[in-house]
Amino acid sequence: MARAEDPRTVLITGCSSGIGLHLAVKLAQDPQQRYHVIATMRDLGKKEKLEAAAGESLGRTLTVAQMDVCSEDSVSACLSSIKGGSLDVLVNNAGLGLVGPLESLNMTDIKKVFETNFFGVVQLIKAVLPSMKQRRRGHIVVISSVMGMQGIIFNDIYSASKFAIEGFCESLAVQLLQFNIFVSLVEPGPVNTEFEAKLMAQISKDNFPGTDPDTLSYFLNIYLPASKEIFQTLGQSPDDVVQAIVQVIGSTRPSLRYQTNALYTPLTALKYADPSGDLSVRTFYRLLFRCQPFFRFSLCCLRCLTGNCLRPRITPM
Ligand SMILES: NC(=O)C1=CN([C@@H]2O[C@H](COP(=O)(O)OP(=O)(O)OC[C@H]3O[C@@H](n4cnc5c(N)ncnc54)[C@H](OP(=O)(O)O)[C@@H]3O)[C@@H](O)[C@H]2O)C=CC1
Ligand SMILES: CC1=C(/C=C/C(C)=C/C=C/C(C)=C/C=O)C(C)(C)CCC1
Repeated sequence: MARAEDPRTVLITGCSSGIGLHLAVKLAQDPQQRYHVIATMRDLGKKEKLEAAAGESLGRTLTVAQMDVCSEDSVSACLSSIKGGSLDVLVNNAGLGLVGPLESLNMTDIKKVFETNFFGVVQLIKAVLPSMKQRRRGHIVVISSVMGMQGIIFNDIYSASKFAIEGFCESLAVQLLQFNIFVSLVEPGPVNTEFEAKLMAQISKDNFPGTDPDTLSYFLNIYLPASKEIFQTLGQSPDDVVQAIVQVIGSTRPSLRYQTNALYTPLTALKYADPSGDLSVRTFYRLLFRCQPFFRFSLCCLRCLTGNCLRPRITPM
């Protein structure tokens, strides 16, 4: 039987870089030592960065373990190696993006996004539920995205994978409350991690088969520069997001949804203002296809307002 003062065991997926890595270190270095962190990654060959950042917490409040969320064997081997077999908090962070005109994407890459961002999360939650239910305690945190609430042009598949996990969690949350298990979705906007560089690497290899010239030109000449600009001006650092997640984990009555970037709230608010969907679809259409000079001007203003004209961009860790 766990005592209230015992450190809570937190398992985090995808800790080789970005949000997962920063979160694992932050929790493991908690001044009140409230957490024991099991920081997992699919390729232990990448563990040096995490171990270096963990410093003295390594082996004390932080343990590194292998877990590929897409492999049932890997998930069950990792979970059965946990001392006492029980988790207090599960953070589903591992994920990947996919961007580009739909016609140019191949089904293997499309399925990989769902395998990771949706089925990977479902598999892990399914595996930890019996023990959490038996102990009548637990907190399941999922790193979703603003794109789990609002679709964004050329992110059709990624956004769909996050919508899927949002629907799954929203349904599950109700049933789990009677077991004192909370479900929380964290919804960041752009974050300066390796996520964007991985997307750019994927695009640079692509020759966009089957895409019409208008769409391709729009994607390459308007969307990509705008997206880059948005990451630079509105992008949060992983530490900003981690600060929000630490509060979510520390909460005694966690909510279902948390947006980490207030600048993105208007984006998701459009759909609530008009349930028909016309307001959001038409506003985006006008902004992106009918008012391009205004759109470019807004990005430019944003850059200056946020002081990014001079500031170098954050280097992902
Ligand atoms: N960065 C952003 O702008 C935003 C990110 N998010 C979400 O945040 C989460 C973390 O992303 P972020 O830190 O930014 O990006 P990173 O690319 O830095 O980190 C992603 C992590 O997921 C891991 N991963 C991918 N596939 C698997 C798998 N099958 N099993 C285990 N681990 C896997 C990666 O491991 P490996 O190194 O082996 O590839 C890596 O550790 C994702 O769910 C993402 O969708 C949400 C909103 C915005
Ligand atoms: C705000 C906005 C845009 C871009 C948003 C981007 C690029 C968001 C990225 C979010 C990420 C990376 C979430 C990860 O989960 C557009 C469509 C260019 C124009 C309309 C307003």
